[in-house]
Amino acid sequence: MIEVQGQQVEELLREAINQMGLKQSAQLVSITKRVEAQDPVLFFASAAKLNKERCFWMSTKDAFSVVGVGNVFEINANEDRFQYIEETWKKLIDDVWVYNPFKAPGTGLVTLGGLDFDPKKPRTDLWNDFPRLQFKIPEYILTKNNSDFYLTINIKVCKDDHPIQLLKAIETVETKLFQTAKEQLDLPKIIHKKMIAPEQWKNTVQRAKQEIQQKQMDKIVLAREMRLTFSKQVDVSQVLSDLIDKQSNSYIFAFEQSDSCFVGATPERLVRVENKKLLSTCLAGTAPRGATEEEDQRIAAMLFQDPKNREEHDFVVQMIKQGINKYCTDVQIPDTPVVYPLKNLQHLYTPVTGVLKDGYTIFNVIKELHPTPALGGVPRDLSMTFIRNNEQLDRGWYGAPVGWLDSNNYGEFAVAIRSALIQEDEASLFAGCGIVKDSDPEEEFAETEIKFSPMLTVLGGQP
Ligand SMILES: C=C(O[C@H]1C=CC=C(C(=O)O)[C@@H]1O)C(=O)O
Repeated sequence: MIEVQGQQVEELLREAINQMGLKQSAQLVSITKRVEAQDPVLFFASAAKLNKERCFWMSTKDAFSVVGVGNVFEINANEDRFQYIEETWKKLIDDVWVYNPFKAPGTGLVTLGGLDFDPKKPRTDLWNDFPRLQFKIPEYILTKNNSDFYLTINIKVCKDDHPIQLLKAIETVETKLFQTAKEQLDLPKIIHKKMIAPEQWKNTVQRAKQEIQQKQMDKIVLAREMRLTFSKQVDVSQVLSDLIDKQSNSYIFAFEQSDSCFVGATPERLVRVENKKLLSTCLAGTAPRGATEEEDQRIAAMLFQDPKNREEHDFVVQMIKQGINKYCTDVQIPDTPVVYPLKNLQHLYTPVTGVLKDGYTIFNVIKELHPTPALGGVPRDLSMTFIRNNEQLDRGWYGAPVGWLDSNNYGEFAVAIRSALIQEDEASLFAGCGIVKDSDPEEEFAETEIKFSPMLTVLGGQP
């Protein structure tokens, strides 16, 4: 095991500074060391005291998490967003001075971020704190990979910096980040709830059905927002902790920007890359969970056989298959889905695997797949136009890819559903569902109600 002690960090900093030579601009230095086991949520909670923006990612199935604190570099883009992030990231990897003998997923140079669902939709004030695309390289990153824990320190150094002083500043922050106890806070109470009138939303569903018939479309996904006001400020780390307890089979994420934090527990992986190995997921088609095991199994069997849900699911499978085939070899997709149980609902689920062809990256795949028909529709352009013009909602980052990637060719992105934008003592929750020609507006409304519940319950509401 390679241990990096304070003295060695100092030496590494000295080496990085020496290697700068006469370089006038600052040099980004990234140093990774193994650390003692630390609860990722506790690390996130401790970082609140530092007045630095935080981000959080956990894959509950994989015992994997990445928590970022502070922001040493950020990539923001509006136009040509995928090309821009890809080029900037590549350049950054070439420029950074890295010490990371572990090369474990999510260590070393790591960036975390997300983007708008629809860059063409005019923004409202709701998402003011969030750029249309933003990826950050945090100053401090805690990575948990099974039972291994790492801390990566990313710091900009100048040729006149002194390693001892830099080390002192780092150690002061580290002491604050590695705390042992978090105070338990009471949940705030919901004092006000606002949302689009149910009839108005159901009318939009009806219009979507007409559009599907008139334009010979297959599917349009429509969402709605629930705005909550609380008796006091919401503690995001408490929300994360509750989501981890309650939502298995999910990606728990949080992206903090100024006074806003976009948080969620999504079951929907968009793409994971481990070197050349690629995994994606088709997730669409929904039913509630049963109260007893018997009822649960009956509902699961109905979901599996239901033609409407199977069709909704198959649109996603066909599109992902087509998209992945462009960038991968050895693509494998089972012929039939399985039922994927979550706490409040169950979905139809089909896994996809492949091997990334040379010359392509995770960004090519994200650009190709987003939005899948699980969030947009079929055909993509027509459904996006309908959503843009008819959905009375600013989706912002909801329904779009959020995730992380590192310079060792690991990365994972999920679709940001089952999510909420928390803004001090207020929050907007989002939930949507796929509308097809046989959809019943009443049932679709009920489905969105259930899809609110993962976030609503951890925010003190009743499902
Ligand atoms: C749009 C959402 O879910 C999507 C993902 C899985 C199943 C879905 C469905 O059955 O409609 C949706 O396409 C949401 O939760 O807000």
